[in-house]
Amino acid sequence: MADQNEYDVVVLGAGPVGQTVADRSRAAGLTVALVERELVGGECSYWACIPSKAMLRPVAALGDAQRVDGARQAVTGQLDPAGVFGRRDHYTTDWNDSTQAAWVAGIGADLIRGHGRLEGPRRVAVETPDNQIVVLDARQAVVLCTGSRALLPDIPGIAEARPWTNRSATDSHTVPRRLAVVGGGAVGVEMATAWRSLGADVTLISRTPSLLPMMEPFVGPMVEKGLKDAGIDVRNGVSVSEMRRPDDDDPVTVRMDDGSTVTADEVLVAIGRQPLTDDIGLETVGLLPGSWLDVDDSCTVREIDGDWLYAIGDVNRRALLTHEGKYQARVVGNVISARAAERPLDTNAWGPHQATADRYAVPQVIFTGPEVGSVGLTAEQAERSGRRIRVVDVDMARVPGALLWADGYEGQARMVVDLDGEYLLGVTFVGPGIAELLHSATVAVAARVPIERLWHAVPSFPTISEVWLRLLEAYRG
Ligand SMILES: Cc1cc2nc3c(=O)[nH]c(=O)nc-3n(C[C@H](O)[C@H](O)[C@H](O)COP(=O)(O)OP(=O)(O)OC[C@H]3O[C@@H](n4cnc5c(N)ncnc54)[C@H](O)[C@@H]3O)c2cc1C
Ligand SMILES: NC(=O)c1ccc[n+]([C@@H]2O[C@H](COP(=O)([O-])OP(=O)(O)OC[C@H]3O[C@@H](n4cnc5c(N)ncnc54)[C@H](O)[C@@H]3O)[C@@H](O)[C@H]2O)c1
Repeated sequence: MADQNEYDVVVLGAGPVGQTVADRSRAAGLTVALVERELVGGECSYWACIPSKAMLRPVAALGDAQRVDGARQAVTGQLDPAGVFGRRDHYTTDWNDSTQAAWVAGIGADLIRGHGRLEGPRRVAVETPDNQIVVLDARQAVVLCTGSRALLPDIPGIAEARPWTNRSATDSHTVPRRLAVVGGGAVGVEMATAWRSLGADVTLISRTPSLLPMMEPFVGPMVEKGLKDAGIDVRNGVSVSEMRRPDDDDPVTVRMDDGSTVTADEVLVAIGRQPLTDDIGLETVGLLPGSWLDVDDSCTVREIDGDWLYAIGDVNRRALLTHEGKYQARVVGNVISARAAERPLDTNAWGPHQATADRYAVPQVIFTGPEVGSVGLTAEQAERSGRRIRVVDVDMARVPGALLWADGYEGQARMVVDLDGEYLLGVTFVGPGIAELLHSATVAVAARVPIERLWHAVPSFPTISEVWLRLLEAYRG
C-alpha cells in the first residue's frame, strides 16, 4: 500500500486513540502508517483501564453478593488472588499484542514498530528495534497520540524506594503484605481498593482534605467510608516529604510533612500523569519537548503552519480518559478526510469537526465500592462559568430498585440544572451498581434534553434508574 514510505497519514502511538484515528483515516480511504514502540493497544490495554478493571470487577461482584441477604450466606470466603490475576492476565492477553497487531493489518494500515520522532514538518523518523531508521513522509497529516506516563514527585529517596507506578500496580503477580498508596485521585482509590481486596494492608495517603477532589464534594467522603469499611487506612491532608528504602530487601518508609510515617513493602505513586512528548522531535517543528500539546477544537496543534499536525488522547490534556481520546480520534478522522478532500470544516460546536463533548459532557466511572459516576459540570464548575443553576440532591436509598439491588443501599445522586435553558449541565451518582446507569445521564447532558421532556423518559420499575424520577420530582418541588 505504501509508496516508498509515503503515506497520507502517519500516526505516532498505537494506544486506543492512535488505533481509532488509524481506523477512521483508513475508512476515509487514506493510506496510514501506525508507529508503536512498545505494545499495540497502549497503556490502556496493558497497564491501565483493562487490567485495573479486570482486577476490580471481582471486588464488585463479591461486594454485590455480600449486600444481598440469601446470597451473602453463599459467599463466605475472600477473593482468590490466583483467580483474579488469571482473569487479568487473560484480558491483557499476557501482555502479548499479536491480536491487536493483526487488527491493524485487518484495517489495511501498516504497523511500523519502533520509536518515532518528528523530523521537521510532515516527516517522522522511526528507530526500529534492530536500530534501523525508517523515514515516513505524511502527505496529509501526522497525528501525535503518544499518551502519558506516571508523574513522580521530586522528593528525597524516591529513586531508592523503587516506587510502583500504574505499571506494577496492574501487572504484579504477587500481593505485597503492606502497600502505601500516594495520591487520592482515580488511580489511588481504585488501586487501593483492588490490592486491599487481594489481601494487602493498604494505607492511602492523600494531599487534599478529601479524596477525588475534582468531583462533587459528597463523593470523596462516601468513597473514603467505603475504603475504610474495607480496612484501608486513609490519611487525608498530608504530603509525602521523603521515602527511605536503605537496602533492596528492606521495606520502604514513607515520611509525611506532619512528621508521621508509614512503613510498607511497596509504595504506589499515583499523583497524576506527564505527557510522553520529551523525545518525539517536537523541537524540529518549533514546539517545546516534554510539554502538553495545545490544540484547538479540531485537535489541530496550535502554532504550526499548514494544518498538518494533530494531537489527541492524553497528550493534549483535554480529558485523560480512553473514551474521550477515542472521541477526539473520530473527530480528527473527519477533519483529516475533509481537509484531504478540500472540503470546508464545520466549525460549530457539536459539529462533526469540533471536539466539544470532551469539555462539556465528559463521563467517568470510578470503580470503587461504592462506584462513582459523573458527567458534565459539577455545581462549583457550573457556578464558576457564570451560569444560573439549581442543584438537586437525592438520597438513593429512597429508590425501591436500589433497595432491591442491595440491602441497606447507600447512595447519593445530584443533578445540576441550567435555569435559563432548563437542561442538565452535570449529573453525579455514588452507590453500588450505578456504573451502567451513567450513560443515561451522559445522553441527557450531551443532548441537552429539556427537563420537560425528561419527564417522558420513564425508567423501568423497579430499577436503580428510578432515581431519575426522584431527581425530577425534587426539582419540581
Ligand atoms: C491505572 C489507570 C487506570 C485507568 N483506567 C481508565 C478507565 O477505566 N477508563 C478510562 O477511560 N481511562 C482510564 N485511564 C486513562 C487511560 O489509560 C488513558 O486516558 C488512555 O490510555 C490514553 O490513551 P492514549 O492512546 O492517548 O495513550 P496510551 O494508551 O498511553 O498509548 C500511547 C501509545 O503510544 C506509544 N508511544 C509513545 N511514544 C512513542 C513514540 N515516540 N513512538 C512510538 N510509539 C510511542 C506508547 O508505547 C503507547 O503504546 C486509566 C489510567 C491509568 C493509569
Ligand atoms: N476509572 C477511570 O476512569 C480512571 C481510573 C484511573 C485513572 N484514570 C485517569 O488517569 C489519570 C491519572 O490518574 P491519577 O489518579 O494518577 O491522577 P489524578 O489527577 O486523578 O489524581 C492525582 C491526585 O494526586 C494528588 N497529588 C498531586 N500531586 C501530589 C503530590 N505531589 N503529592 C501527593 N498528592 C498529589 C492530586 O491532588 C490528585 O488528587 C486521570 O486523569 C484519571 O482520570 C481514570
